[in-house]
Amino acid sequence: MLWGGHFEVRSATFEWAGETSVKVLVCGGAGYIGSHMVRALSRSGHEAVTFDNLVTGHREAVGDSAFILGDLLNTHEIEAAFASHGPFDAVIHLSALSLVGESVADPCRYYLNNVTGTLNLLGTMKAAGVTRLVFSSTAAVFGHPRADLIDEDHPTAPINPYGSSKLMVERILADAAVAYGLRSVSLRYFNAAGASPEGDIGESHQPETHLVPNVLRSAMAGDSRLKVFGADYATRDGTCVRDYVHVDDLAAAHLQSLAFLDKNPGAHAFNLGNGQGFSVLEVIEAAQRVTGKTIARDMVDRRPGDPAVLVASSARARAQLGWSPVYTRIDDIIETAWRWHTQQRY
Ligand SMILES: NC(=O)c1ccc[n+]([C@@H]2O[C@H](COP(=O)([O-])OP(=O)(O)OC[C@H]3O[C@@H](n4cnc5c(N)ncnc54)[C@H](O)[C@@H]3O)[C@@H](O)[C@H]2O)c1
Ligand SMILES: O=c1ccn([C@@H]2O[C@H](COP(=O)(O)OP(=O)(O)O[C@H]3O[C@H](CO)[C@@H](O)[C@H](O)[C@H]3O)[C@@H](O)[C@H]2O)c(=O)[nH]1
Repeated sequence: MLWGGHFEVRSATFEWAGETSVKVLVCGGAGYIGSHMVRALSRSGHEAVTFDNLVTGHREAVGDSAFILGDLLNTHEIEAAFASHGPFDAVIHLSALSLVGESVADPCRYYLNNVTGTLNLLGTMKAAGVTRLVFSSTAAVFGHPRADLIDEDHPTAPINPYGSSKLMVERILADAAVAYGLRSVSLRYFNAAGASPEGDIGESHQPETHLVPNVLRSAMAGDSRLKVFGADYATRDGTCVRDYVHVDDLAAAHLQSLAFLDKNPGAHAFNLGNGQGFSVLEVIEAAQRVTGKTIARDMVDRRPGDPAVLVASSARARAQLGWSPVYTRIDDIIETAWRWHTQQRY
């Protein structure tokens, strides 16, 4: 892999907001957030090519859109994707292993997949002269919050290997901006939730660890009781508070980030959330309103590594990207997820 010198800029500017259609490689496009990203790109008139090893993703989630089965850990597979489906105008990189507990149990697997995989991607981008990248980062880069609202100036101090692997990539992107002229935006999502309003794509993980799908499974099945992890936190009802942001709002932020990169060199980071926190019990209440069903739950011990409260300040994303979430009510977010769960296809 060639690492010396600057990226060769393949095309000088893209008019993202205008008529021009661009071609984007979406790594991790078969995953939960990635599949909504692929749809958002094609609905905005752009061309998406998914690259995914399906370790947690689903081939069905990208439908008729171009799909390449490949692993970022196999450099020749990512190079072959650039050769066969390029040239690309930009890359959106959502591929990762992302379970906190698993990352604590097997950190090297996480660093290998999330950091080495990204280095392989960056090397291939550089060789191909692709200079724009939007990277999926996470609120987990902050660790235990020291403020009610977490903005981009909040110290980064991850408390698990998953968060560390994402912060490492952010630092690599900052260095790559200086050394090679790579333009990047790291989007630190808070809690992604919801599904496409059509209900045909949505969240499907095995095992499922996220709150909203687990709450809705309990609503559906009746036989699976939700475990509420901890009722003794220093919050209004004792359960953890999170900032839930709709997956389509996240996808929109990526499109705006690509436009932003057209005018802004360097490496940038933005926090993405609704700026409003909901406790686990409040999410359960909202789900009961939306589904009309009683959600059976058991209060159990805290899950290791869970901070009590995580709520974003997205003021910078609003000001600099022009991003403003469409879904601001938790009931509306859960309603879209419920539509998916009642007709889940994969
Ligand atoms: N879901 C959330 O609430 C949340 C919050 C913050 C950040 N994130 C980040 O957003 C991204 C997407 O999350 P998600 O919930 O959609 O996860 P997901 O597991 O559904 O999607 C990740 C996709 O990446 C693919 N992948 C993983 N390793 C790969 C590799 N080496 N080569 C090729 N493909 C690979 C998987 O098969 C999967 O399709 C991840 O990077 C995650 O860390 C998610
Ligand atoms: O069955 C469940 C699942 C979750 N929870 C609780 O619900 C809250 C939310 O949990 P979850 O949906 O698993 O999300 P987080 O652990 O907050 O992590 C998500 O949000 C983070 C950013 O805020 C990202 O870094 C992670 O990648 C993403 O998985 C936490 O308090 C959990 O303890 C339960 O009580 N029962």
